[in-house]
Amino acid sequence: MSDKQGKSKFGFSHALNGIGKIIRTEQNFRFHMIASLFVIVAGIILRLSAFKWIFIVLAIGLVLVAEILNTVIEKMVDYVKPDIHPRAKVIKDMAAGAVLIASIVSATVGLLIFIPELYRLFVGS
Ligand SMILES: Nc1ncnc2c1ncn2[C@@H]1O[C@H](COP(=O)(O)OP(=O)(O)OP(=O)(O)O)[C@@H](O)[C@H]1O
Repeated sequence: MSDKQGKSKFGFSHALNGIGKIIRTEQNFRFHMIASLFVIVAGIILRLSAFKWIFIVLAIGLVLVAEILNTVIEKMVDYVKPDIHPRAKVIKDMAAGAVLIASIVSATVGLLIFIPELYRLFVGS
């Protein structure tokens, strides 16, 4: 009972602890965060419309969530099966595949939004 109360009361801080731990320990996640920051700054400079921001925010969220879930799966596999095993490899490869797809989708969204914006800026509409 006290566990449940603790969870509902401090669930948010547990989540922030988890995100903090991932930022400190996962280089890939830090890379995605920095890339996201560049995209946000570029979007502000280019004064993207609210409609385009929706896609940018969703694309950034997709990659960050995929990266977190990939890390969680890696950690779980290492915890349950610390030794080398073909099944561990398949599970980790699948999780990495999810990040790859999320990254490709996100990069495509970014290109579809930023290429016309840059064209408009340098070449004119
Ligand atoms: N226990 C294991 N058994 C077999 N193959 C593994 C095992 N652990 C990792 N691998 C292989 O090595 C690859 C990399 O796994 P690893 O856990 O090092 O993740 P990573 O991609 O380096 O991510 P990170 O840099 O976040 O640790 C996996 O995709 C898998 O092919």
